[in-house]
Amino acid sequence: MTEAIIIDGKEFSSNLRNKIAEDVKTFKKERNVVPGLAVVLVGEDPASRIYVRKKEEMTTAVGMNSLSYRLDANASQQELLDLIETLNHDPAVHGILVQLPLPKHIDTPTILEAIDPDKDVDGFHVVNAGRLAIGTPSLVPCTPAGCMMLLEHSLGSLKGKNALVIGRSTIVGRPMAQLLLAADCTVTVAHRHTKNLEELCRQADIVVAAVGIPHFVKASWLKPGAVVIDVGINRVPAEDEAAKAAGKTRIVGDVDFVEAAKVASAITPVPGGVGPMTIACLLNNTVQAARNLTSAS
Ligand SMILES: Nc1nc2c(c(=O)[nH]1)N[C@@H](CN(C=O)c1ccc(C(=O)N[C@@H](CCC(=O)O)C(=O)O)cc1)CN2
Ligand SMILES: [Mg+2]
Repeated sequence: MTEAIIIDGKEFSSNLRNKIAEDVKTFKKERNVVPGLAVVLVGEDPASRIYVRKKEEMTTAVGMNSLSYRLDANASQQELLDLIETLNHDPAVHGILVQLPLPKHIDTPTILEAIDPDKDVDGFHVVNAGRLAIGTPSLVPCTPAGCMMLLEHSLGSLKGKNALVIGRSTIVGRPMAQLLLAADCTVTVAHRHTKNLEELCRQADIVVAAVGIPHFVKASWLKPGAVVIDVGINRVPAEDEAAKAAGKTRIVGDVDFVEAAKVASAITPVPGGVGPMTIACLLNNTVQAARNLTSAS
């Protein structure tokens, strides 16, 4: 039995960031403008703090300006809306990112809709979701955009492939399905009420798992030779007994990776697969937004 190719998202994203750094240099030379990304964090969620710090470091590393905004966990929705309004009108800001999840007292859709769609580098605004749905994408959500790059790298053309997306979130599942459709796949979206999931999985040439349940997708569900993209980032107790007793955790995906790698032709690991692509695609979107915003002037 041949083992699957492990799709190295760390290496791919590092190469992409090098290319973005070149794009930023060219952009600066041509337009005399430095792209700026504003990153907003509300509260102290430990994982969010890490992601936000990485985003800021990588923004600077590719030669763009990073603008950091931290609001207290008790900040009001209006304070956040006021900040977004200021950033929407700031010509030095080409991309605005509000880290999710937000504290419960803040209505996430209201916040996302307040961001200028042309600066919405997360691609979550309804205008950008609509553009993607009608096949004229502008700023595309970062995680699905990264998944597409990894898939195209593995398979070349995706035309005519049967693709199964497990999960229908607005951040991953839905935009992922739209991107696969745009790439001429036959797309099925499964969710918690789907009855014949295993059967659907066995027909899929491409499986994208974004359910948030550790090791949910089993090797026995996969069609031999399928390409498996694991979007899950699930924190579970460490394997080592001493580490577990000390309360240590590790990250696993939504796919039973070890067994699935014996059936798939290519598979993303967790960590080191899709995750690193998210931030690289955010930087890519920021350069894109800066290009769009400065092209008319
Ligand atoms: N406004 C947004 N909020 C959130 C997004 C998003 O795209 N926009 N996505 C996630 C979190 N996220 C970025 O924000 C993100 C998640 C994971 C990774 C990553 O590199 N993961 C590593 C493992 C990291 C670890 O050890 O914890 C990997 O998979 O290798 C990057 C970014 C929710 N919020
Ligand atoms: Mg909320």
